[in-house]
Amino acid sequence: MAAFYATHCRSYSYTYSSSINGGRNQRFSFSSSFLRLSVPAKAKVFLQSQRNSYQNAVLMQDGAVATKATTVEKETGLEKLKDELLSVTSSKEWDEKAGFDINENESTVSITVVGASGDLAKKKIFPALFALYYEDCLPKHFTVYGYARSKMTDAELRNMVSKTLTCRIDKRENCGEKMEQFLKRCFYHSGQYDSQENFAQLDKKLKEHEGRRVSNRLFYLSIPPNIFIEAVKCASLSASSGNGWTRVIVEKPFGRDSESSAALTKALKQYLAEDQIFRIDHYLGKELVENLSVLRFSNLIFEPLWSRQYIRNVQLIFSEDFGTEGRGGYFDHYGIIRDIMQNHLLQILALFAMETPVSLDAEDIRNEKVKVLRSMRPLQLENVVIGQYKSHNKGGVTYPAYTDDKTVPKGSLTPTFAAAALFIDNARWDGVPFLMKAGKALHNKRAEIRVQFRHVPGNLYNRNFRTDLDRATNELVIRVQPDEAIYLKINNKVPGLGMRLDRSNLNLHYAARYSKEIPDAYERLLLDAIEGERRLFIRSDELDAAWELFTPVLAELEVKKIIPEYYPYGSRGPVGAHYLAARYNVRWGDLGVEQ
Ligand SMILES: NC(=O)C1=CN([C@@H]2O[C@H](COP(=O)(O)OP(=O)(O)OC[C@H]3O[C@@H](n4cnc5c(N)ncnc54)[C@H](OP(=O)(O)O)[C@@H]3O)[C@@H](O)[C@H]2O)C=CC1
Ligand SMILES: O=C1O[C@H](COP(=O)(O)O)[C@@H](O)[C@H](O)[C@H]1O
Repeated sequence: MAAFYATHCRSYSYTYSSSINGGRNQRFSFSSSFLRLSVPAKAKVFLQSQRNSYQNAVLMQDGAVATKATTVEKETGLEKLKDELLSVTSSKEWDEKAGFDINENESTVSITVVGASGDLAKKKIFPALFALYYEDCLPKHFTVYGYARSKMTDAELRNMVSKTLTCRIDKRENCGEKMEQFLKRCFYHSGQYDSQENFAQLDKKLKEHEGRRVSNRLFYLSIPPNIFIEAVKCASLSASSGNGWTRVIVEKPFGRDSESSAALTKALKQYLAEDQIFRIDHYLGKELVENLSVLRFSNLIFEPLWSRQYIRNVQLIFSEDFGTEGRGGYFDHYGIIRDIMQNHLLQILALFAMETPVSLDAEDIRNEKVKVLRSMRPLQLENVVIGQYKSHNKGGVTYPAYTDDKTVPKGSLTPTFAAAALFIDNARWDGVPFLMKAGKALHNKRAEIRVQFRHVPGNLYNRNFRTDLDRATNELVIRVQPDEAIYLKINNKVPGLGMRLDRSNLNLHYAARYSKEIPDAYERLLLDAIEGERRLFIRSDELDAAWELFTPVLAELEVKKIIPEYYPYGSRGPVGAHYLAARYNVRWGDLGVEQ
């Protein structure tokens, strides 16, 4: 039986079915995150699959929908629920059983952007919400609320938001009209982040919009980390949904080491269950990172090569051609290792290196990622190189040093560049260096994964490559941004009567292949959070494992006051990165003229 659960613009079509008879002729079908249960009373019930439980039962009968906020333990509670459902004959009866005072069998989603006056909200969150609205991906009934301390009216918020909505679809049909419609659904409430009273006022306003529908609420915490807990406490105690789900998206940083991260998790869990917490890592929402598993697990040619037998090294490279401009105060407390490596690059590494998951279910994927992280050696000081950008004069323009930023303490040793060699001590990856490189104020803006394959044994064409055999090995490049592409470097013969070899790219260049724009990572992630899809969010055990790898070296760098290697703004970064790579017989793939 094909289980199929469609919400708005997406459908879940990867399914697995199994029949459980139990003498009652019931059938269970599992989709990627929903359990569908058909009961003889012609009703269909969808249960949202969590790690150890099912939640939020949705009963569909004769086109009617009712939701029951419920938690059923997977191991023990299903039988009880089955008995309850068997006796349900109508959705009205379901409502009564669930204790709802709803007169419309519809639900609504209220999205509250906490910290609505801030940089991230303006730059990413509101534009992403608009793009989802434009694409008809938001539910029929939704409201967007901005919440922050700044005093603003609804009209002022709309005006602020409207300035950011040029985004990727500004040239499309009816864009202006759609913007107007979207803005009409945006509201603002001014309040303190630590005031239950202010959140209770928000709750009242949300209820006015929600009416008597089932209310689902999403809070996006787009605020500095020192106020996360207070805001979560107030939102949870004073503005949680009474009859639907309540979810909270939390932005990084999730602490600055194992201890502070564990404390944050513990504090969050005082007010929220783990499945209500959506820890965002926006790199997981990038198109080519999403495509990584498809590339690997749906193409026969890659998976057999995906191991120490054929792969010499893997490189994860992030570079930005601008400094910390405006964010120095935040950045100085964290540095590039915490800002980029411990989260974005490590998440990509885990996806790259994991074993085949049992299914595409969020928990199955996250289980495999955790296994990779737990198989890794904590990073050693000798395997790290750090750098910091210094002022540079080019073409009459003076580019500032990191410490020229007024929000950065004079003499700061915080790294703005780092290179690291990491190792996964499992059967698949034993001995393969995973090199990471991340830096600000470098010569270009780029994020990519480079997979360098081994030499061809007994290569008949050795002679043709002369001494530089490394250049002749295959390399697979997954360019996450900009100008998304996947290309494989191969050797081929130059056409003609002679035997001269050349290097060429088999190239999947997204802009050439697809005319449709690539959605921003925040669009995907927001939609996932609304739909309860957790695959691209970080589970707490993943986070713990990630911190364990970096905490010792971060402490050592700080205690020993290791001085970073200074590199000019706009350069390729410290030369130490090359020595580190050379120690493992690796050459960074992003250096040559031909890349
Ligand atoms: N900006 C970015 O590109 C990225 C940001 N992040 C993370 O997202 C979150 C939000 O980032 P961003 O928008 O840049 O943050 P901002 O510094 O812009 O802060 C957001 C809002 O929080 C309020 N605020 C700021 N400082 C304080 C304070 N000390 N005490 C109380 N309230 C304060 C302000 O609103 P008001 O005064 O109106 O209350 C501000 O508009 C942070 O956790 C950040 O680390 C993650 C990735 C990228
Ligand atoms: O999380 C962060 O990411 C941005 C880079 O994101 P991108 O999507 O523009 O590549 C980085 O600038 C910032 O320092 C960091 O906190």
